[in-house]
Amino acid sequence: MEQVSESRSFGGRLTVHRHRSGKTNCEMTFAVYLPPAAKKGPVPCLWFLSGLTCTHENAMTKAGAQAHAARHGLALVFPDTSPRGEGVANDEAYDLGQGAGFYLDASEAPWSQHFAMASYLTDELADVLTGNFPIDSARMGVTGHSMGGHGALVLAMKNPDLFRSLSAFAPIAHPTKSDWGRKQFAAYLGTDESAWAAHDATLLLRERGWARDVLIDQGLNDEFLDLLRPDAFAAALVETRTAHVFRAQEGYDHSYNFIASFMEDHVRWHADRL
Ligand SMILES: N[C@@H](CCC(=O)N[C@@H](CSC=O)C(=O)NCC(=O)O)C(=O)O
Repeated sequence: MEQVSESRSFGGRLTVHRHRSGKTNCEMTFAVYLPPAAKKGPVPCLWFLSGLTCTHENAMTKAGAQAHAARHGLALVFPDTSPRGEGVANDEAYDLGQGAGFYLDASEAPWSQHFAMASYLTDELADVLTGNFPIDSARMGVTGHSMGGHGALVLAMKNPDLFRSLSAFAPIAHPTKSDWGRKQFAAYLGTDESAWAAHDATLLLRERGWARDVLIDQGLNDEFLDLLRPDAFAAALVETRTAHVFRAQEGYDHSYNFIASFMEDHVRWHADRL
């Protein structure tokens, strides 16, 4: 693993790393923030999964999580949103291909050669983190924004032993009924829609459930509300009697200004549970 950069931040360390992934068959980049408490021993860790068009860098520079993580003694990890590189399949549209991995393992060509973000994160990056950083493997939580909120909800429900706390910012919550989902699932998973349900947070909650609680923030002035379908996920939370805090935030849009405004609450949510 190669260290690309290192910066001091709120008394801790923000580093960027590149490594060869056996799951995505290419070089992957991620960032890690270690709080001052990590100097004394392993700390819990919050993963932040970013949205469409993002790299590891967007949340690292715009979400404002490091100050809160330093205070709560929480490490942060910012993975990339897809495999990347010249030999990696791509599309001209911003919402398919590089920067739009949708946190799943593609089964269809040409995507299946590299697009394996679900197993990259849960089977490979999780081990890279605990093997190379003072991070406690038994105390990890996950959050994310938009496509990354979809990733957080789906990956936590499928891996409750890995991710022990859960929240999301404006997640793509019902992708099988949205143009942020149907197009990508058809490309990555094929046109047989029966394979899609396992990647839809609303359907997965009804099918598999989430035994802990979940925090969701959603801006009411979000320009993508029709694509996100928070209404469907909120209904499923009530139907399945899942413990939750669902906050509809008046006036907030889909941007990192929204995320940064509520990041402190999300970091505290995870710190209290880890
Ligand atoms: N039309 C925009 C869409 C891209 C966009 O808004 N991306 C969001 C995530 S949307 C859901 O996953 C984002 O986080 N952008 C990066 C940022 O730093 O704000 C476009 O063409 O870019």
